[in-house]
Amino acid sequence: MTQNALSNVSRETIDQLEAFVALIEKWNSTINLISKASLPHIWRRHIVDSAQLFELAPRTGHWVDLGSGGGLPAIVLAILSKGTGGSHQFTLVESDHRKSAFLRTSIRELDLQGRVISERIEGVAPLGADVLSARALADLTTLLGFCAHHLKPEGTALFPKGQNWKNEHAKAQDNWSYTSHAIKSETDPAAAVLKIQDIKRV
Ligand SMILES: C[S@@+](CC[C@H](N)C(=O)[O-])C[C@H]1O[C@@H](n2cnc3c(N)ncnc32)[C@H](O)[C@@H]1O
Repeated sequence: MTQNALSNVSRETIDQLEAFVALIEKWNSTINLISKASLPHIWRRHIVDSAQLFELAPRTGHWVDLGSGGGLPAIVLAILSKGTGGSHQFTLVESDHRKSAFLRTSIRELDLQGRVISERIEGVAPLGADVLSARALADLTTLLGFCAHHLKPEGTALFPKGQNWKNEHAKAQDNWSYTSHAIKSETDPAAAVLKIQDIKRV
């Protein structure tokens, strides 16, 4: 990759991302944050893949990331927001308590803005998100149900999706109407980031 989502970020932001990668590598020996097979490719497969969401979102507002796992994309986005003077408030929802401990440690050690809710998404009171993201969590139909509960009516959802995204999009039409843009992924030519707004149940 010559140009990518990290091409124009500052040295300080790269330092923070490197510190986050070091935390993932350290914790991954005891908790499965990312697959061992993907560790050697962590920058492209996980960090750039997460970072590409940042430019697609407004510069301010409440950003909710569901099923945050090892902090992808949420911790990467909080680092970029801090580095670019963005003013987001991040909420990370992750039901696994060990992963939540990792997320809280990352927020503290990297001096980021963000809170972690260690509960199942379905049991959390509506969060009123301006931006909602979720990576590798569920199919699009399920994610749109989460949006109905946690995203403001005028909010924006950002979902990185694999090569099956067109099928998920077609199936979701059975239950939902929405406007969507598919932005080609920087890290996988068959994948896309779906930017979704105006979500209504049909
Ligand atoms: C496949 S992992 C993806 C993690 C991360 N977003 C990534 O891209 O690497 C899905 C994560 O969502 C969490 N999760 C799954 N269902 C959930 C639910 N209903 N409520 C909260 N967290 C959930 C799991 O514990 C897991 O950490």
